[in-house]
Amino acid sequence: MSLQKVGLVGWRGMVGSVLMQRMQEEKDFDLIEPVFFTTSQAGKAAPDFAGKDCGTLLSAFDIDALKAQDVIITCQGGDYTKEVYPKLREAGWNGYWIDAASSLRMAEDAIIVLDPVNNKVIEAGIQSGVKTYVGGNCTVSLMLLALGGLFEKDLIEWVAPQTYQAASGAGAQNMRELISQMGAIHSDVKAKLDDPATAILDIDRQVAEFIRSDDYPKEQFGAPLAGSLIPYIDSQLVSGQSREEWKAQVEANKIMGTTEKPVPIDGLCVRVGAMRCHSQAITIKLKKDIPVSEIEAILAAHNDWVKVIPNEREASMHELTPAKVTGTLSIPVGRIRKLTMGPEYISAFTVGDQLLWGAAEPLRRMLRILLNAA
Ligand SMILES: NC(=O)C1=CN([C@@H]2O[C@H](COP(=O)(O)OP(=O)(O)OC[C@H]3O[C@@H](n4cnc5c(N)ncnc54)[C@H](OP(=O)(O)O)[C@@H]3O)[C@@H](O)[C@H]2O)C=CC1
Ligand SMILES: N[C@@H](CC(=O)OP(=O)(O)O)C(=O)O
Repeated sequence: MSLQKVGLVGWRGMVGSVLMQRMQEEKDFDLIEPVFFTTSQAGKAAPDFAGKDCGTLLSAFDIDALKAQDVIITCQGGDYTKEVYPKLREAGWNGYWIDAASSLRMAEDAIIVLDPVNNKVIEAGIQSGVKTYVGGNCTVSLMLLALGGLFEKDLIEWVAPQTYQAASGAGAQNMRELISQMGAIHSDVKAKLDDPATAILDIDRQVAEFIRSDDYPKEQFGAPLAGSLIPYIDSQLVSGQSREEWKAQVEANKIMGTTEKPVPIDGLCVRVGAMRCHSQAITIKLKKDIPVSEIEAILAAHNDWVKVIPNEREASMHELTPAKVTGTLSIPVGRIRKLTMGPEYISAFTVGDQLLWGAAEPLRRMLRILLNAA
């Protein structure tokens, strides 16, 4: 079997652009015949990511054109997947579908891909003929990369992650709006800020009034983010969880292959004013009392991207932040210490780029796994 024709859908969106960049960096285009699709610009020239002429853009709704692909990677979104995927399968297409959207994640015949954690599940899936591979939710993938060592050794009784999620998770327009919010606050209060004699509480009052006013731009988020936060992500479920919170346990256990005896994973998901790095403050109940040094060694040994940051002020302030991690594949995990609740209770804090390991990178690596297996 040779896998050459790879259809790319959603390549110019935010996740897709990060995927293209990574594919260029890793020279993935040398190994494939890329075919670029679009939902809006069919007939225009295809992009030159591959360093070779890729002809024109094909319609991403053209089932016959899609059927000609050995692999399709889509970062176009859930609505596109819901519309096109069933038609393509019904039309008899038996190629590999690699998807960033959440729609197919919990489908029985789909595997959620995060190969540093579930390479065995993926390899077994390929052997048994699974053709649908979906990237996990960003917070889930980033948490599993950070805590992979403890999960792998079955040392975790339960996990409560409290997230600090970046604007990028809500989309490109939301990132723009966050910056606009920051700029608007500054512009509104600049005169007072520039005058060292202004009392800080006067500045604070004006900022608060502006954030609550109709002049503060919040069309995308629907509530203030810069100068505030939003303690709810995604839709409301009857369980009281937000959909983002629900994903943690179901997706993580599906990834790890532990759905029959799932590890409880639940906490609150919060949007904060970071650009594209999600952070998580995690409480872990271990199955037994293990020294912190041993926990650190187990975490550090799990994969090539996790980096244990010593639980020290300077290191935490500089190494364990969105500012440091953004645009990189690094997964720092720190603030590891025993909590006062008892020796089995530990804290951890982790940060990861939600567009790289949180979205594009697991898909790119899945393509490589398929190419290697072919
Ligand atoms: N944002 C995130 O953090 C994550 C997103 N995902 C999934 O990926 C999907 C895509 O997300 P995201 O990349 O943020 O979506 P974007 O809105 O950035 O891109 C989606 C599509 O919008 C179309 N588009 C229209 N105008 C523009 C423009 N000016 N610039 C770029 N694209 C444009 C493109 O399709 P076309 O070329 O066909 O017109 C593009 O593929 C999500 O729906 C979600 O399912 C998954 C994990 C994380
Ligand atoms: N919901 C995530 C981003 C995302 O796209 O998640 P999912 O791939 O599970 O739909 C966030 O807002 O940060």
